[in-house]
Amino acid sequence: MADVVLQSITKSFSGHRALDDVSMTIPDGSFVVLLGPTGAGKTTTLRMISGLDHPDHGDVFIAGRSMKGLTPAERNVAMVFQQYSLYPHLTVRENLAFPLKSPLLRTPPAEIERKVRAVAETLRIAHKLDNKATALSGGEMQRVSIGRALVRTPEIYLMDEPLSSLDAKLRADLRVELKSIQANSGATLLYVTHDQVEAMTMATHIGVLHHGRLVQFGSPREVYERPVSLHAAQRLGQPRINVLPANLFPAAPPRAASIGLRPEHIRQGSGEESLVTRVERLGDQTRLHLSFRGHTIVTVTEPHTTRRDGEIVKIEPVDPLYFDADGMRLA
Ligand SMILES: Nc1ncnc2c1ncn2[C@@H]1O[C@H](COP(=O)(O)OP(=O)(O)OP(=O)(O)O)[C@@H](O)[C@H]1O
Repeated sequence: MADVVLQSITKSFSGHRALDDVSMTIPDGSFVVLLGPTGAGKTTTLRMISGLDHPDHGDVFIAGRSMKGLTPAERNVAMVFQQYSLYPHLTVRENLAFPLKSPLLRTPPAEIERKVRAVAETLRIAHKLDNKATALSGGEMQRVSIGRALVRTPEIYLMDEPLSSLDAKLRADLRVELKSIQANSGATLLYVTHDQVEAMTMATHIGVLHHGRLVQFGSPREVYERPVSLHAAQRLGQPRINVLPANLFPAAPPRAASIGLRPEHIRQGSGEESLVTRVERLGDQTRLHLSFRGHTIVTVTEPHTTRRDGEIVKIEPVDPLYFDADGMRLA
C-alpha cells in the first residue's frame, strides 16, 4: 500500500465550494476517518482520490505519483459505498470474484478462489458463497460489498459510511472486524462516517472537515482532548460537549467567549449550585441533565446514582476548554 497525498484540492459545484484548499497526507497503513456534518465535503474528498471526480485545482498523489488524468481503474483504489452495489443475478462467490477478473489484473483462477474464500471467511459469509446476492439479508449484502473491496490489494480502500445502513449489533461486529482486518493487513483506509464511536474506535487519525476545509487532522485523542475549535470539539464525545458563556463561571481567561465542558470537566459536589432536571439511564451510562443559571448542562454520573429530579447538585469546572468569539480554542 502507499501514502496518499492531497495537495491543495479545490472543487466547486455551480459556484459552491465543496472543497476549499484541502491538503492532507494519509500515511501508509493508517486508518483515517473523515468527520463532518452533512455537506462538509467528505464524499467529494473520496471521489477526488478515486478518480470518480476531478479537482478544479490541486492534485492527488498515490505512492508519490500524480493521479492527474488517470481513470478510477488506473488508480488502483477500492471503494465501498453506503448502499450495496452487488450484481443481483450473480452468486456471492461470483460477486466477490468479479473485481479480480478485471483484464488488468490477470489473476489465475486458483488464486481467485483462494482469495474469495479467505475474504468470505473473514467476513463470515463463507456458508453463503453459492447463494444469489438477492437471497441475502441487508447485513450479509453489505458484508459482500465490503468483501468485494477486500479481495483486492489496492493502494487505498475508500469507504463511504459502509456500516450506516446496518443494525446496531451488526455495525458493532463489523466495526471490530474491519479494524482488525486493517490492523493485520497493514492496509491504508480512508473512511467517512457520521458515527463518532466508529471514529474513536477505528481511526489512527481523524480529519475534521467544515464547509469544505480541513480544520483539524490528528489522533482521535488529540482531536477529543485538544480540539482546535468549537466545531471540532462538537464532533466527538457523548454526551456532546456543553458550550456556555465563559463568564458563567469564575476564572475565565481574557478573550474567552465560551467555556466547553465535557463530563470529565465537571466536578460534582463542590462549586456552584445547579438543579437536576432529569436523570437519564441509558444502561451503559447514566446522564444528569442540569439547569444552571438558565442554561442546560448534560453530564454523566455513576450508573446506580440515587439522584432525582429537583435535587440540587454543586458543580465546578475542572480544566475546561475555552474558546474565543470566533470559536477557536484558546491554548
Ligand atoms: N455532483 C454534485 N453536484 C452539485 N453539488 C454537489 C455535487 N456533489 C457534491 N455537491 C455539493 O458539495 C458539497 C459537499 O458535498 P459532499 O457530498 O462531499 O458532502 P458530505 O460531507 O459527504 O455530506 P454527507 O454527509 O451528507 O454525505 C455539498 O454542498 C453538496 O451539495
